[in-house]
Amino acid sequence: MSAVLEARDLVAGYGGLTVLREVSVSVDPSEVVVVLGANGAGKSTLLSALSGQLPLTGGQLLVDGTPVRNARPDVMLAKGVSLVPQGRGTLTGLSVMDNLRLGAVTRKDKAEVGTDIDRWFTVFPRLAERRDQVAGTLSGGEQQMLAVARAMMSRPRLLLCDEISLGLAPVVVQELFVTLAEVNRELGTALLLVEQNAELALEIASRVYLLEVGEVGASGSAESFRDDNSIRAAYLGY
Ligand SMILES: Nc1ncnc2c1ncn2[C@@H]1O[C@H](COP(=O)(O)OP(=O)(O)OP(=O)(O)O)[C@@H](O)[C@H]1O
Repeated sequence: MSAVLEARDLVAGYGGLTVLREVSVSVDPSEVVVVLGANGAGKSTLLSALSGQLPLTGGQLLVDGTPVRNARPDVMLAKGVSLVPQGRGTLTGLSVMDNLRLGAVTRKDKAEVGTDIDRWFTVFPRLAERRDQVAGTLSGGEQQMLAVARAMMSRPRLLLCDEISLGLAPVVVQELFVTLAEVNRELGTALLLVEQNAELALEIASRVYLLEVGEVGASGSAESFRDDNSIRAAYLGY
């Protein structure tokens, strides 16, 4: 079985600054993987590179075992890799409905777009009540729900989530993680989570990569990371 997405020896950065140094990670179909790392380790940069937002200066991306040429965001989206970027990926000037419709823009099965919008309104009733409201006036939690639903409207096989709990109340974070676990279980969507709330992420993840200054310092099962005293002290705070 090929990974939905595999990164081999990725090198990427900004101008003259190399952030990712030969990073290799993979996510299997329906797998939940979490990337941990200190501030500035390169976690967001990794998700940008995996979603085609940041050009690679070395290495390769493979989808279903096949190398991706020209990994631009639209290409990666069409291949089933969708990003929920840090800081809420919504178009703030557009309504909730229009954000969701635009999330489906790459899909060929347009007939089912309405059904999917209804599904996400069932998952997030607060969005249904605000369907005509401009996204920029939603609360932080509502915007994050919209960002997840919008990214899911492309029916991705892999959802990349960059710090979706940032700035949200614990109860909203809990709700979002329950939803992500359901999405994974019921739709089979694989998840790659970059998350400050490591404890919650480890609850739903089966595997972990630890990024250290742009390199994979360690990897293993979520269980082994939870049982590791130094990891617990550094990332789980107990
Ligand atoms: N657009 C950019 N231009 C230049 N340098 C950048 C840019 N974005 C990030 N960096 C730098 O790249 C390095 C990695 O940043 P990145 O945001 O990927 O880390 P992170 O692990 O996600 O950190 P955090 O947990 O603090 O969000 C940092 O040193 C950062 O200053």
